[in-house]
Amino acid sequence: FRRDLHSVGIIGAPFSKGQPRDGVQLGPDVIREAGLVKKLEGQGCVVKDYGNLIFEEVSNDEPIGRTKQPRVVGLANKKVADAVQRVKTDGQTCVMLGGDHSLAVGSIHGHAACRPELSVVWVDAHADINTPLTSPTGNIHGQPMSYLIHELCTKIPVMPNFSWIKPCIAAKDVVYIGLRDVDPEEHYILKHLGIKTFSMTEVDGLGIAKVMEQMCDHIFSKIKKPIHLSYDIDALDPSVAPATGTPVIGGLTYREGIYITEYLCQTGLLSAIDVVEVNPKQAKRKEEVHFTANVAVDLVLGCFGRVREGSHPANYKIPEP
Ligand SMILES: O=C(O)[C@H]1NCCC[C@H]1CCC[B-](O)(O)O
Ligand SMILES: [Mn+2]
Ligand SMILES: [Mn+2]
Ligand SMILES: [Mn+2]
Repeated sequence: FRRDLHSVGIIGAPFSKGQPRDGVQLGPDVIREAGLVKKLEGQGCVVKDYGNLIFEEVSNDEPIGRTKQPRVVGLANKKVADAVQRVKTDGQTCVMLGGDHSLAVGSIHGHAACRPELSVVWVDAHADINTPLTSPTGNIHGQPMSYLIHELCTKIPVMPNFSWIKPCIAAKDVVYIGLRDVDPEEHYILKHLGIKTFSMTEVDGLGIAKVMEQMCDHIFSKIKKPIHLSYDIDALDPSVAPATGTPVIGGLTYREGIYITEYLCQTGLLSAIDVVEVNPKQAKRKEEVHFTANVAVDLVLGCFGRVREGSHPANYKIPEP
């Protein structure tokens, strides 16, 4: 039983303006209510919960072209970037609880500021790699990767409150798992940049174990870099994570979702994790909210050493009469 002491810093990011559905700002607190901190401590982690970031409103945040809420999203991500950087500077593995997936801009940017050589594992039904000019909806939660990848920087227009963002990830260091709803423009970008993807077709064809092996071969092809895991809860099948804003059938099973976290944990390279898009208001019943929140907690526990075979304290002895 490896009781390698994980030191965890939790940041709550109650933010929803990267997309139109109310409720995702409640994600951090419903995940906490499902017992995240206690359960992490129960498996030997040292946890510091930095609480929820406070995001100020921005009035008259009119769309720029089709891009919606640019100013408040840019401002929020600067806060997230600073907070993640602080947690990494404190030497902890960072867990950012969303909130919508636009928050990955700040999370990855802040992480890269401390760890310039990062690999990004994006677990999601969606690629979230539209540029502001390709996005069909203008919702920034469908665009975060476009602001971060070096090879796309010439395709990004100047936007207010986005000038602080410097591309910090190379396309070769990105890998996707769970794709099943990708815009044509995104598909072109993925192919054009040669980004490694494991869509649900590959998950079905290879099985999750082979996907994880091949994924690691790809991102560790040269040197072993710290991993940023950005986990959109909608990567999981809606039967497993119903309380989310853009559900797509045919998703990852609970077992596959957990296997991904167990596998990445044992690499010892997990450096920051996002868990985003839990939206309690998108559930039909209260039970669905608790179910989704509990699954989100289990994903984080898997990232920090929980394994399904169980575990025991190193010094355990069977009691004698
Ligand atoms: O760019 C978009 O708005 C759309 N593109 C195709 C998938 C659905 C949606 C983006 C969903 C963002 B996500 O992954 O954070 O839920
Ligand atoms: Mn997403
Ligand atoms: Mn998604
Ligand atoms: Mn979403």
